[in-house]
Amino acid sequence: MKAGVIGAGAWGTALAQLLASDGQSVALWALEPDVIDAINHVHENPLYLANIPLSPSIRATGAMADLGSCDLLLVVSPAQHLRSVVAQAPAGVPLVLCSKGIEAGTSLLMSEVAAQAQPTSPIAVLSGPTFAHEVAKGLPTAITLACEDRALGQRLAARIARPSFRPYLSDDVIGAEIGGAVKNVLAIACGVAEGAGLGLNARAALISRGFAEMTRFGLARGARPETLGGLSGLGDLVLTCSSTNSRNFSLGKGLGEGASAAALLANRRTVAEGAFTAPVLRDAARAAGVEMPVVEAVCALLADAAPLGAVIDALLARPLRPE
Ligand SMILES: NC(=O)C1=CN([C@@H]2O[C@H](COP(=O)(O)OP(=O)(O)OC[C@H]3O[C@@H](n4cnc5c(N)ncnc54)[C@H](O)[C@@H]3O)[C@@H](O)[C@H]2O)C=CC1
Ligand SMILES: O=C(CO)COP(=O)(O)O
Repeated sequence: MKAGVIGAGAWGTALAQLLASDGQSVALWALEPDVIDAINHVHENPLYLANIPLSPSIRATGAMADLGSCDLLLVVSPAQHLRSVVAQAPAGVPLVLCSKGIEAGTSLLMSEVAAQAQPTSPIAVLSGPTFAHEVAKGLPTAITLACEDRALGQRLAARIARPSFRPYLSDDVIGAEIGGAVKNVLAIACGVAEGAGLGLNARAALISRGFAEMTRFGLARGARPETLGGLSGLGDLVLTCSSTNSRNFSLGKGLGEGASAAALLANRRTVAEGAFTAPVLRDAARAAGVEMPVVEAVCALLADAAPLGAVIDALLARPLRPE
């Protein structure tokens, strides 16, 4: 059977390459005609995953109908476009959601959006510490595969696992999604600390206090603590908060160096999901009575609503409290 991947950005292309690494056919739906052309004729995706030779068994297409013969579909569009692409996908085929974010306007997680857009399709979530370039090069990677249907989860894990790519099964779909969505916002905060020269102590503080925020929010939404402390939560938080390979960290670094959010976000081709998730997450947390001061600080900077120094001072001046 053939696997399908919806979305040919960096992560969708890397996942197509992973699935094709044993020679199986992969259908890859892409939005841009020049991406389709480059993948099919030059076996490269210079727009989103430059300098990675792609397997000739990946066939790119702009027609969703070409995914009709696939027995699983990996959905890898940006979170804010997931609803529209899933609505166009063939119905009834298991959907493995790989996007990280919360939908603006509805505050829904990706599994909730997909369930509305394709009510007959079984759903799983694939999320963890996975820079696309490293997976595309076959470097060792572990990831959470969350699915409420244990038997389906096991079948999907067997389809997706490769010698250097290890899915760990979970049935906590919400927990896996919350980790991936929240860590992107926290990575912006760590980038700010880097750009503003606040030091490594500040980064470690942001990672651990940010993880406390992720845990408070996750538990309020029904996530399990062990999921938040696993690959899709703490694992991805540590990866994304440590490297300019992260688009979210890089965005934060620019903010920390004094650039305006508007200037940094203008004309971006690649997606920094944390910028879209942050205000939705802040509003959802406020509505649930969950305190997320680091997320609030990131929102203030993204809205260009307060000077950097004032945002940092406000975080440091919060009342002392038990850990
Ligand atoms: N890049 C990475 O290392 C990883 C990314 N992810 C997640 O995967 C998702 C996709 O990210 P990337 O592949 O990195 O994207 P990217 O930033 O490399 O590329 C942007 C993508 O957005 C698509 N796009 C733009 N406008 C669109 C529209 N109107 N409708 C549908 N698609 C549209 C483009 O076709 C392209 O596929 C995100 O949620 C991201 O958080 C998850 C794990 C790793
Ligand atoms: O999610 C990622 C790694 O797990 C990629 O992070 P960025 O989107 O910040 O580049």
